[in-house]
Amino acid sequence: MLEEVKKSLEASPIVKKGDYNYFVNPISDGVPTMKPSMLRELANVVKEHVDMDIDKIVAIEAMGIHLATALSLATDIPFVIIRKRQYGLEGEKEISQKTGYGSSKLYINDLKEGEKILLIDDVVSTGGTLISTLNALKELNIDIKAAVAVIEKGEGKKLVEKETGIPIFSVVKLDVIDGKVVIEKTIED
Ligand SMILES: O=P(O)(O)OC[C@H]1O[C@H](OP(=O)(O)OP(=O)(O)O)[C@H](O)[C@@H]1O
Ligand code: HPA
Repeated sequence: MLEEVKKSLEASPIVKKGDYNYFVNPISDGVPTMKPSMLRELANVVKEHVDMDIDKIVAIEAMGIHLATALSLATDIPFVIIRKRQYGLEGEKEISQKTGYGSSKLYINDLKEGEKILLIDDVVSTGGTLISTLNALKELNIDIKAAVAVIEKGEGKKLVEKETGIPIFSVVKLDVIDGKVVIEKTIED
């Protein structure tokens, strides 16, 4: 299990975004091409390890979307996307998101107070995205049953947990060392 995921991550090209070492992988970028077997395996790992007694899966645009779709098809649980586009719908909540290489706005729609959710994204790195998103969901009184970042890069996950009080489930922990992805551990180790 997870052999395909590990191999794919270790083969990731690294590109510079300013000083930031950005790995490029099908899970986090859809580039190079994603194999259905790998996507299915990730959905199954999440389904097996995380409490799926939830009303909705919530994805963060863009690279949470394919993961939420796969998980939705594997569980029959509906999903909604926190978009980078503003709709101006009633109840829409704006979030400011900051990563290690950029910033943008995100918009929460169609989540109700007390709704039980699982939040999913591809990567937690500095933790900026998850901290602002989870805190905004808490302000809306959403019942966050689980938060998933499939890939944990560096030490940002601990910061998210400290700042939000919400445990983050990740499948693979990695870092970029000397221009290469090094896998530190997986959920199976
Ligand atoms: O922990 P952080 O440092 O915040 O990094 C993680 C975030 O960075 C990426 O998003 P990005 O804004 O690049 O958008 P994308 O999903 O559209 O590629 C990734 O999809 C996470 O949302
Ligand atoms: O290095 C990265 N690669 C892909 N997605 C990311 N999101 C945050 N950091 C990264």
